[in-house]
Amino acid sequence: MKKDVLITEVALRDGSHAVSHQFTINQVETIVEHLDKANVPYIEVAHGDGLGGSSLQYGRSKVDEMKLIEAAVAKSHNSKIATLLLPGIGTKKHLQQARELGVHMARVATHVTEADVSAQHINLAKEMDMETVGFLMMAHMVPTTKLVEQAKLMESYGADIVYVVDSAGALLPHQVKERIKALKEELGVEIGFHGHNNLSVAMGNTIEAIHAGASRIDGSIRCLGAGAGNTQTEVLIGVLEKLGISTGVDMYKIMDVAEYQVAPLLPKPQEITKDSLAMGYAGVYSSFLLHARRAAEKYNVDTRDILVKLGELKAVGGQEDMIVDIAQEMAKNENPMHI
Ligand SMILES: C[C@H](O)CC(=O)C(=O)O
Ligand SMILES: [Mn+2]
Repeated sequence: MKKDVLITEVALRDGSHAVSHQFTINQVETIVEHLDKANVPYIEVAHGDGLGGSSLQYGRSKVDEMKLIEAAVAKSHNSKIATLLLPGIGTKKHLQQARELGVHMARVATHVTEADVSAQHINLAKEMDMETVGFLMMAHMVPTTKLVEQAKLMESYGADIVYVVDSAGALLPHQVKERIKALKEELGVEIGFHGHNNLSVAMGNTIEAIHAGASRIDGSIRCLGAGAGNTQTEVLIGVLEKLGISTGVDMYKIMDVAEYQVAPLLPKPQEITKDSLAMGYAGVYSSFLLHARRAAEKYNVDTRDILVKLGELKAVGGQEDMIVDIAQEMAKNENPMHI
């Protein structure tokens, strides 16, 4: 069947943030089994911060991600398993291990101005004959010319696909359109889009991205992703069908996975709360949400104040320790006796 757009389901990686990295083997097996039956082309599995992310800094995984990957590979027959790696967090060894377990696609993620650090991992993934994605995070933070420059670097290292990643859910539809259009004009590889729904425009952004030429799209089923989650996969499948854009995904089956396998495991329904809205508004990395909430609770300050400050300071992934520093500082200023 001809597919106009290839979907990557990211709940078992991006959604790891939303469940504090507590996925179990059983959950992964069940979800992959059903996504596979629904014909989802790619399913991403890893710690929320990618391979090697399980740590004090990012949050410890309940189950070693390699075990989760192994379980996912065993249950997938139609779907291909993808994984994510941030150079500096994940190592070449992690990538080799994932490949040996049967991972088909490597997504190498960097901050939008740091594409140069992806060269070695993209090279390695290509050497291991993996389908390889360059994943440019926090794409709202730079003008389109800079994004194009960085995407070209990833293309030059051998990436088969380059993604515009709206990590903060801060981009608006016209901004997505401009970015994807420019990449499509300037690059020779496929272009992808990964959205977050913090401002309730992930679906609109995704449709703009597709109309501007993106052929690879990420979604998270039942919005199981960081912040307010990603473009909701099962809804996206319905919307694309109505637009006459084929994905090959079975709509009833994907709706059922959302309802019967994913919804029951959510700690609470994924929705746009005042905190996730503040993230989209202030342009803050969605993965920071639970870290900021914990710090706010500990130091008795408003999560939104922490998030807005992080936005002002232009904090990026890897600077999770700043969250506690900011909360501490705010608590001290509000109550000088607080230590
Ligand atoms: C490590 C991040 O969670 C990657 C991602 O999904 C994003 O930047 O968005
Ligand atoms: Mn994400």
